Amino acid sequence: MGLLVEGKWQDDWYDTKKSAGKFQRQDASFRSNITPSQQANASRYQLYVSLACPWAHRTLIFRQLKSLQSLIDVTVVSPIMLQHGWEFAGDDGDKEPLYAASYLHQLYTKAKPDYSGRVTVPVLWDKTKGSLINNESADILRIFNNAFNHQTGNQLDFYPRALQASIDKVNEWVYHDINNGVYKAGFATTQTAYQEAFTALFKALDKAEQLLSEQRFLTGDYLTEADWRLFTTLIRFDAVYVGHFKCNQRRIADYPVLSNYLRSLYQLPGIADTVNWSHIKRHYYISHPMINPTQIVPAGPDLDFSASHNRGSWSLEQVVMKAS
Ligand SMILES: N[C@@H](CCC(=O)N[C@@H](CS)C(=O)NCC(=O)O)C(=O)O
Repeated sequence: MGLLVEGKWQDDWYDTKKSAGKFQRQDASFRSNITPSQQANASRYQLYVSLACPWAHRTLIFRQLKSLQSLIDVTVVSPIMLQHGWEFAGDDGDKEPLYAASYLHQLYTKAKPDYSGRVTVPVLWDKTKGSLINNESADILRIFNNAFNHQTGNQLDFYPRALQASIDKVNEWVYHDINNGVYKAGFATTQTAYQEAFTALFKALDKAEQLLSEQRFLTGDYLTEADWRLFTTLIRFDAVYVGHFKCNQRRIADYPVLSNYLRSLYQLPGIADTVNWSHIKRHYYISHPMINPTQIVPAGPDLDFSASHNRGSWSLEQVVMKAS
């Protein structure tokens, strides 16, 4: 794991010394937008993901939900991320198709030769300009949600105007306490920092359990981006975060409502195909030797997300608002 400093790669683990052992996530740096009014051609973009990464996973799910599979090509990095950061080819990662790059950091310096910062997935790349459009999954979801509707005819709206205020509100606590919360617990280097993240995480999971016992989705009757943002953390939780990140007060399997909800989302068409257990487990257990020095990947637990659930039967068209 490392980062770029003025365009030069340095192999450095996260520095938690200045923050009392707390893991502090850096903001993404490439934040350009693509809007419906640009009538952009989706085929011009390439999406780089790790199948292990919950943030990248959101974008793959939106590519699926928004019928962009045949328009936006995906390149999958190798699951194992060590001294060179994310790599292409090897350990069943794809070859980098545009520039035959070996490492993701080479794309960052191609886009910005003096870039300083972390080299993260997902990356949305403009093949025509040879530039990095956006490396913030939250933005890429919004781009996929509406920028290419004219090409796909897919009008499903996961961030509808009427629900934006409640989606933003849910995203706020889900992001800080759950999505990033598991990382704050797992990457903490003091007991106090770990305990703080752990307490907030399970309080937020209890809140989600309660909320979803009263309504079908996080913001009510409609399925929105807020649900998908929670999904990618929940799906990894029992296999990885409970053990590797020490988030072990309860498993998702111990939350009846959250487990049924998770299965109901997993079973929607195309979603199971976006979940790759081999990449997920190998990435975390092998890529963080300071947490798991033996790099042994646990064989369990047995999980079956295709088992039946009690959240009712509905199709996407019935529970997702349409863009007007
Ligand atoms: N804010 C970013 C975070 C992405 C992120 O942190 N991705 C992780 C993988 S799960 C990564 O690439 N980490 C490499 C690093 O921090 O050096 C987003 O949501 O897109």
